[in-house]
Amino acid sequence: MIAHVFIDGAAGTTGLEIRERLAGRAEIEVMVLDDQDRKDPKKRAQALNAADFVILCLPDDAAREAVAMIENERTRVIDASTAYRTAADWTYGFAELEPGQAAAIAEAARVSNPGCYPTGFLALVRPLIRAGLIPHDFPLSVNAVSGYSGGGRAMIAEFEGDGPEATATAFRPYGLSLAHKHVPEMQKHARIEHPPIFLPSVARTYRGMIVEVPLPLFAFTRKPSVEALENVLRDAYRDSPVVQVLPADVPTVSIEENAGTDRLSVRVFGNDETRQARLIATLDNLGKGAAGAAVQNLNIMAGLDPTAGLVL
Ligand SMILES: NC(=O)C1=CN([C@@H]2O[C@H](COP(=O)(O)OP(=O)(O)OC[C@H]3O[C@@H](n4cnc5c(N)ncnc54)[C@H](OP(=O)(O)O)[C@@H]3O)[C@@H](O)[C@H]2O)C=CC1
Ligand SMILES: CC(=O)N[C@@H](CCC(=O)OP(=O)(O)O)C(=O)O
Repeated sequence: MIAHVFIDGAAGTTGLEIRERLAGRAEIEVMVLDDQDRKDPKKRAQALNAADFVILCLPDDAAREAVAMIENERTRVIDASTAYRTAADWTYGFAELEPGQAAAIAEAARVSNPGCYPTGFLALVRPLIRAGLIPHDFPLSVNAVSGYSGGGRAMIAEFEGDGPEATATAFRPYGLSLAHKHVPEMQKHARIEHPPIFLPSVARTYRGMIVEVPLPLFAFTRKPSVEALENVLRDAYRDSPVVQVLPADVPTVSIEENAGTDRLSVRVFGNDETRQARLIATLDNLGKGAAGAAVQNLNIMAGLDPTAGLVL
């Protein structure tokens, strides 16, 4: 059976990446609206209700509007925006996050695709919290740097254009009011008591990201070793073709490591004498951070090979 998939927002940064991954797949027929119709509410409503699956690659408000336009029970939704990532009646589309999460995604009618930063953060900490190595009430922090495509078309224009919006910066921290939209999502799905302190930044590179969590293990009740942390993460991702735990035997880690792929790599650096650890994830904000995860979720929901079309 062929799955009919409508991509709403197909001309945007994430939409284009999803189209690339779905191109040439015999089991999927992709529907997109052409340039003159893509913002026409009637045409969108028609397509949204004709599809078996819709993937929303839109700003939050337009995503909410699209969901409200769906009037039938059959159309299933994957939303790439922030709109529903903490909504109780949506399934969180991070297949590797919990045992049973992929099975929940397979059955779900509404799936919210994780944010790019939460993907790195949750991959690093959730198995350790579940295993009790990081206490639920520990005040975590997360440092991260993203390529500028993470800010969509507007930020790409800022870094690549020469108009009044253009910037010449190589690197800049942001989210300085400590109220970034990803924080509630991180807290909810990590299942922790306090919002993490989130320190995002953007660098002059198109795609890719590094997400880090520093851990003062000496301050934890169980004072786990660095090896114990790595073992828990290895066990959590043992069967995953997408998330890999790599040995921490490299002197440095680059933002380009997984750029252009749908992989997510995790490493546990640390010092057992000082009982300090530094968890580092690398991924592509447009790969596992957006389009790769959306395609993985679509595969799972449609009962197809979960990794079909992914760049691994
Ligand atoms: N970029 C990234 O790394 C990631 C992005 N996301 C999320 O994915 C979603 C899309 O982001 P991204 O692709 O970066 O953004 P872009 O700005 O690149 O693309 C958004 C697209 O949606 C279109 N659009 C806006 N309003 C409407 C509307 N009312 N009806 C139909 N189309 C509309 C825009 O058209 P126009 O430009 O003409 O207004 C544009 O083509 C966002 O919610 C973002 O948060 C998630 C993870 C990572
Ligand atoms: C560099 C940059 O600006 N990044 C975006 C996040 C991109 C992303 O993945 O988040 P959403 O899916 O929630 O949009 C930001 O910090 O808002």
